[in-house]
Formats: sequence, C-alpha cells, structure tokens
Amino acid sequence: MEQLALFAEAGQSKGLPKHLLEYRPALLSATESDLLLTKLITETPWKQTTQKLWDKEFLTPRLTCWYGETNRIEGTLPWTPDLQAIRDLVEPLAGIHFNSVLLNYYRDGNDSVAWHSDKESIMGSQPVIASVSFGQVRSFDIRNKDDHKEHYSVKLEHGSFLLMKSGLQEQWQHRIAKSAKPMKARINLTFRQIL
Ligand SMILES: O=C(O)CCC(=O)C(=O)O
Ligand SMILES: [Fe+2]
Repeated sequence: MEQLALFAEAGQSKGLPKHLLEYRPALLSATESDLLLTKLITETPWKQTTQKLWDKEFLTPRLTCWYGETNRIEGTLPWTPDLQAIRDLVEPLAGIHFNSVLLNYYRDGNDSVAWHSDKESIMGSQPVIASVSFGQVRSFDIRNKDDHKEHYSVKLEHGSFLLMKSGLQEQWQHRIAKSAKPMKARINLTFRQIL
C-alpha cells in the first residue's frame, strides 16, 4: 500500500498523532477537484436537517446528503459514478470497503459542525472514516475528550484526503468551527462502513 504523507511534512500542525489521523494533500488534482466541487454543489439534492438541543429544534448549520448501498439511513441515495470513483480511490488508502458516504456542504463561514465523535452504533465502536474535501480550505480541529488542552488542527485543502483511523472516535472529538473571515463554499465527503 502507498505510504501516506506525514502530517508535519504537509506543512500542518507538527506532532499530529499519526496513529489517529493521516493527511494527504492533492489526492485529486486541482482540475478534477474544481469540476467535482461544481458538480457536487449543483447535482446533489441537499437537505438541511434539524437537531434537538435542550428540547428545542435547531437547523443544522450545513447541508447534507447520504449516498451508498445502506438502507440503515433514511433517504440514502444510490452511488453516483463520481462518488464511486472517489470511493475507489480512498478504499486502498484506508484498507477497508466503504458502503456509504455522507456529503456535507458548508456554504460559507457561518456553516460548521460542532465538536462531536462519529461513534454511532451502526458504525461499530472503532470506525475507520475516509474524508475528502473540495473548495474552501477549512480547519479540522481535534481534541482529547478527557483533556481539551490536548488538541491539533489540520487545514483540509482542495482535493485533499484525511484518514480518521480506528482509535480516533473513541477518545477524541472533532469539529469544523465557524469563521468570521469570508469563506467560500466547501464540500466534504466522509466515507463510512455502516453495519
Ligand atoms: O467537514 C468535515 O471535514 C468533517 C465532517 C464531519 O465531521 C462529519 O460529517 O461527521
Ligand atoms: Fe465527524
């Protein structure tokens, strides 16, 4: 299997725990990424879901859509050729088969995902997740659940690949913070194995 670029070598935070995360810029070329960004924005039937917090419903601050062969998540659409092609690129890097992908559309700096772990029971307790990003560079922050002072950040570039390894979700949380700086559109794909 091809060796992934080390986090520090990619000009990002030094000392990122390599047993938890690996980052690789330019998995896809700038030209391919430009095309995919536009196609995914325009061709995806985006939805804005709601989240319950303190017994109140809030609009999720980003748009989402699920694709894949799982019938576990309501509204999952069948694979498209583009998503299948990206899945085929990331599977050998992750070393596992993915049967679904969650698309996130961050329209501007106001869109975000709050601190969380992806450890729903339908993914098992130690899921491996492959993440591909297009468009606006945004910071992906991680922090230790038990010690928030232990944290790292990686800028996810246009066409980049981030592997969240099996130990990450159990002990760490991640987020894409809102930004006061003007931000253009960003699409993120997280390939997952839904049980
Ligand atoms: O947008 C990202 O890079 C992360 C998305 C994420 O954490 C998720 O969908 O669970
Ligand atoms: Fe996540």
